[in-house]
Amino acid sequence: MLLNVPVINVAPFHGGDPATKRAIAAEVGRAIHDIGFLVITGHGVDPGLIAKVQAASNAFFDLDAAEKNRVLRPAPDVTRGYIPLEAESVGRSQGVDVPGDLNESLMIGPVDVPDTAYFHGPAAGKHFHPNLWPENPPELRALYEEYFRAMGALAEDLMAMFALALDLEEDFFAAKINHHISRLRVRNYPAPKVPPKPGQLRAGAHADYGSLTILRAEDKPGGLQVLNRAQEWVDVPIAPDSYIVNIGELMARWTNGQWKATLHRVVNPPAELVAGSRRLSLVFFHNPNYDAPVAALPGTVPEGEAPNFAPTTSGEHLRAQFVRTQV
Ligand SMILES: O=C(O)CCC(=O)C(=O)O
Ligand SMILES: [Fe+2]
Repeated sequence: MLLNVPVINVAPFHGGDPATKRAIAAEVGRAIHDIGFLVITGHGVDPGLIAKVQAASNAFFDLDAAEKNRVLRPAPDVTRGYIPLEAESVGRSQGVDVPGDLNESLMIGPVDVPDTAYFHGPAAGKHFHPNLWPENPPELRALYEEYFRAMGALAEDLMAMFALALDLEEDFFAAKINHHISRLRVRNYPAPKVPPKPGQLRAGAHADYGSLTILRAEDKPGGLQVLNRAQEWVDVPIAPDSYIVNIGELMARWTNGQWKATLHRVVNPPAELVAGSRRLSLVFFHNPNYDAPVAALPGTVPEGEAPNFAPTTSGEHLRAQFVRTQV
């Protein structure tokens, strides 16, 4: 049983022969099964693009509050726009009353959305709500759009690895994620100016909601921790040019609970390291097509037993989660 988050080079999966692909998928599956998290290298995302997205994001968060508030999130169930410091508390999803998280964020949803009924009719709900773009910095929009596409492509690879790890056909998920309702949320954790309130964290303990999360984090004091199966909080390693990958509650439900969505949190920097502790995270939450059925996958329900969860859809599952974390 893995008690720490492993680092896995997934480069050989690309164009690999079936045995190579299965071997990598098995390693990925083991990490997800044991601890719900892994760190991947060899992901194929252009490091130059990542650096530009980070720079544009820092420029946005450096703007005055008044300017950032021009793209304020319009409503709790519209996952677009700017969310100020302490305006949300992800720890509340666990039913505990904790103060607002010490991060501010900017969030977008799908890009390149066709002008058809599937995307804009009543069944689509708010999953394809238009994005809210800040005027500054001017390059942010094109960079975020390109990055969103890159994350969608990487998520396809990861879902193919998941499929093989679950003994399904490699393309099992392909037609269920080709209109994914994912979100890119860029979080800025400022260097704290005052001590945190009792129980207040950079991000409270929570599990993610969706199929998988792809996180580009920075190696700064006050980072990400994961609760392992021994109930210990362990730091997630940051390898050069890597992504942190984890699953959310939708994938746990899809696997009938065989895979678990692990609790994680972002802790405060120690007082003596506050000066260099500003931290930026690019967080991509992947969710399948809103109409993708989410019922126990083949092979996940033991003979003679009933599934652990009622069937749902990706869209309904996500909608039900959004309003739980508002302060
Ligand atoms: O910033 C991080 O390291 C993690 C953020 C996170 O867990 C989330 O946005 O769900
Ligand atoms: Fe998270």
